[in-house]
Amino acid sequence: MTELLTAAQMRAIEQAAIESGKVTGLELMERAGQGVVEAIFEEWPELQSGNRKAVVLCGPGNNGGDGFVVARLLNEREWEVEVFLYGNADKLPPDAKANYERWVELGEVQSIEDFQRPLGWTASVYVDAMFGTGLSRPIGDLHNQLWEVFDADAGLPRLVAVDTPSGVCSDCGFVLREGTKERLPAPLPNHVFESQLTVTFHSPKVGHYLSDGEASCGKVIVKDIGLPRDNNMLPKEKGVVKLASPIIHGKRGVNHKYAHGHALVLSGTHGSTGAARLAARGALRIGAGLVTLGSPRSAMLENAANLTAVMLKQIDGALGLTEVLEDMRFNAVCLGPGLGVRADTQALVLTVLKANRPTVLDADALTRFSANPDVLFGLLHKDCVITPHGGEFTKLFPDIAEKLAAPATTGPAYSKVDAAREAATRAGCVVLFKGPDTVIADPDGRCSINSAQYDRAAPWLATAGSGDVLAGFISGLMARGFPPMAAAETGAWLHVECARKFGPGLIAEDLAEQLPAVFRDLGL
Ligand SMILES: NC(=O)C1=CN([C@@H]2O[C@H](COP(=O)(O)OP(=O)(O)OC[C@H]3O[C@@H](n4cnc5c(N)ncnc54)[C@H](O)[C@@H]3O)[C@@H](O)[C@H]2O)[C@@H](O)CC1
Ligand SMILES: Nc1ncnc2c1ncn2[C@@H]1O[C@H](COP(=O)(O)OP(=O)(O)O)[C@@H](O)[C@H]1O
Ligand SMILES: [K+]
Repeated sequence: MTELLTAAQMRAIEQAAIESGKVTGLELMERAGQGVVEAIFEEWPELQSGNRKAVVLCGPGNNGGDGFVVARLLNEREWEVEVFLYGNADKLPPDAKANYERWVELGEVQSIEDFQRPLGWTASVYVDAMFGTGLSRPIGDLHNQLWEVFDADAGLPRLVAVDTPSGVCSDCGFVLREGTKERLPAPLPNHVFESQLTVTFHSPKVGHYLSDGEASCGKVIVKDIGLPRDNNMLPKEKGVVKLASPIIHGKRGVNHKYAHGHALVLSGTHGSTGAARLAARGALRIGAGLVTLGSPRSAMLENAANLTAVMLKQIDGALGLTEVLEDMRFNAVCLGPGLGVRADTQALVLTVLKANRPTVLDADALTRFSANPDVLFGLLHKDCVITPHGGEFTKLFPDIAEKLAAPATTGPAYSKVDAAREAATRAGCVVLFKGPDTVIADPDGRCSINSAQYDRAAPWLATAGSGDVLAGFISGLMARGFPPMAAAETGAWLHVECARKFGPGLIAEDLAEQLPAVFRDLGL
């Protein structure tokens, strides 16, 4: 499982390694520079021959230090290298200064102000080593200058970011900016300052996978620089964020259908039943032994006409639900998709939560509590998963959403990970905060990102009803006995795999139908 680090965690690992005497900062910087050069030639083997010219932009900290190493190593390969420095060489930190001094024996260092838009790209590769994990404030004018130079209109050059694209906060993935009311997306229209490759060290950083990280990074390559993989060195207050991966096994052991659980999905009223059926089919395909759709009387006919393997049971209101839940074989409940936001939705949610069953709440089951989220938080328990998209999240956690939407002016800035973690603590259950960068947080501190980005991009998931299927996946896994966090991570991961398996043209109905092929690929 891939661990994603914050700037503070990375610094702690680096410092502990240096203090242990096993490695020096200078050695780490040399390996970082070597890693960048290796990655460049691995990514673009054609650069082994042809135009051997590079431009390296160095900043005032150790990210700049990595840049001087890159310049020297390319020079050793007989490349012509132009180096530009942002800031004052006398103020460079010691390791960066040492590498600056090694470079000035080989070549010139010009001021960044002299780095202008070339007439056509004269170099084969441009290296952005201005700011990395130490970015603490917006880079303002410099950003504007670079955006002009690396304007998409000029055709994109091979631009390689060292550790992070400069200006992007490595914890939250947003570009730090001053004076804007909202966080702006990184690439403003017609002002694309977009790396093609980002080479980071030891582990990817959280910001590479959040918000605009993907748009700015292009592709992330991780290079080992010999740091120990010992998490005891990490600050203890927050756990490490991971990239979600599936924790799934086939149907093993006892083969009776009840051994794999019985999920109950509640349907909306007449005319609003499709969402719950999508969820129910998802729960069945993901392996729940049985799935029953609980339908109000008004929708029985409509549901019956559209169901086969999923069973149907009439459930009218909270009273009807209480009776049904006396059957303890219903070991996971999903409600929200298409349920409506009337008062009886609130009564159904409260009934389910009081029954203390593994429960997934989505869509209307969340929206219904916009005016009184504390009532919901008072009843949610550790066997629940809530799955808000951005709008639902804002309604339930308005203060947290406001912090996330506020301008990211100082680094490290408040991130979607921070928001999901805060929400999970408040709700007292697993929160799955949707998006291409879905963040899943457990109140016990565990947190993961299910990334539908880079080589897992799944833009076709942005289609009506796909969230309903996800709620069904998670409840089906909970019926199979998966704990809430594992069910949420695995469900979200499989959801993206299904979308990728189907590809363009995907609609919500297709998602669950890809599960057999995805399971086969996993060897289940
Ligand atoms: N942490 C590690 O283990 C390693 C770090 N290395 C490199 O070191 C980088 C981190 O170095 P630093 O902590 O020195 O930080 P950076 O080099 O990212 O930049 C921070 C420097 O810029 C200043 N600064 C921050 N925002 C600014 C702004 N908007 N305008 C002007 N100045 C600003 C800071 O005061 C500081 O001097 C990493 O990204 C990586 O590239 C590598 O050398 C290898 C190992
Ligand atoms: N651009 C995207 N790339 C990948 N996944 C996405 C994208 N947009 C949305 N999704 C995913 O699609 C699902 C949409 O859910 P939701 O917003 O609840 O839709 P609905 O209510 O129509 O079912 C979520 O799992 C979300 O993470
Ligand atoms: K950089």
